[in-house]
Amino acid sequence: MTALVTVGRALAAEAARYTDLGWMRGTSGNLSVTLGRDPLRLAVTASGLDKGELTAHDVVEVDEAGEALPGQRLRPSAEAGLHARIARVAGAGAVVHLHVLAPVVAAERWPDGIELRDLEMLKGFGRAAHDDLVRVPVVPNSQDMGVLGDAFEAGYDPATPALVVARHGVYVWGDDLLEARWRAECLEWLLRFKTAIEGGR
Ligand SMILES: CSCCC(=O)C(=O)COP(=O)(O)O
Ligand SMILES: [Zn+2]
Repeated sequence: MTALVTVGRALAAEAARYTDLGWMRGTSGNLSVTLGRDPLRLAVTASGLDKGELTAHDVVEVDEAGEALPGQRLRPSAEAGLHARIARVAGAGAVVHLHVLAPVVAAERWPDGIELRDLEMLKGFGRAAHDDLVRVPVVPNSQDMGVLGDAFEAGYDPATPALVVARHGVYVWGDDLLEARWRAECLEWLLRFKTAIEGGR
């Protein structure tokens, strides 16, 4: 079994888990793992497939622009370019993109960024519970991964491992798929709490 297929198996297992949570409905969402940094190479889920039914082979190796390396039968995620940008800028080992509702709802209420403070769950998001203020950036949606990547980089804070794309979904990253998942789960809780307590004001 090739290294890419081994990573593909891990991506498929994660995607099935997120699907069970209702965070990868239909063909939504995509996942990546960084394979190498010089040059940058990522394994990313293939585009347009039911993410709850991926196999170990539904994975594509892409370059620093999110373009597929030659000789592969599947198309990479349409959002592979943003995964690659996040992997490069943030040094992420894994990036998960989820169509989970809480971040999208929060972005409607706080389109300039979502502020969180004084919550124990911040520790699970890679921050300290006593951090003065955690601001999760929000950027407008675009079909152009270059535009999204520029918006991400313009508001990038190395301490905050997430980006909300308005009316679309959320990107969360970490050293590996497990850390990215823990952060995504805790961020979803934080944003549900925030919207429930402050969303109507
Ligand atoms: C209903 S999914 C629309 C496209 C999208 O936002 C997404 O996350 C999935 O795209 P992919 O190319 O990775 O299948
Ligand atoms: Zn998406």
